[in-house]
Amino acid sequence: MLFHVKMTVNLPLDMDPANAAQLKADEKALAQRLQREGAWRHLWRIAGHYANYSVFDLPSVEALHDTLMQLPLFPYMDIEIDGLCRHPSSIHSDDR
Ligand SMILES: O=C(O)C[C@H]1C=CC(=O)O1
Repeated sequence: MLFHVKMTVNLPLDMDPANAAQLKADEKALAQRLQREGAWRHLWRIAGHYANYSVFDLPSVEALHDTLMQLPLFPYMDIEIDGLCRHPSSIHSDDR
């Protein structure tokens, strides 16, 4: 199943910079592992915002929920999710 996910990060302004840097490094490591595994298909910065548009490929809504909850920055994110399905006018036969 494909999911379009918008993540907006809101780190507290008074967060210890070393703590913030560690969270971002841990987040990057997990994000890159999930991309290599094929679960995190797309990761795009939204220009001008500390936010991203992502596409996840996971077997269920529960798997998406569990994956998002593992993200180190999850406690500081606002997350919006839309489920995706094939558009009848799409010229692509697979889900890419
Ligand atoms: O920077 C972000 O958009 C938040 C998050 C998503 C991947 C990552 O490395 O950090």
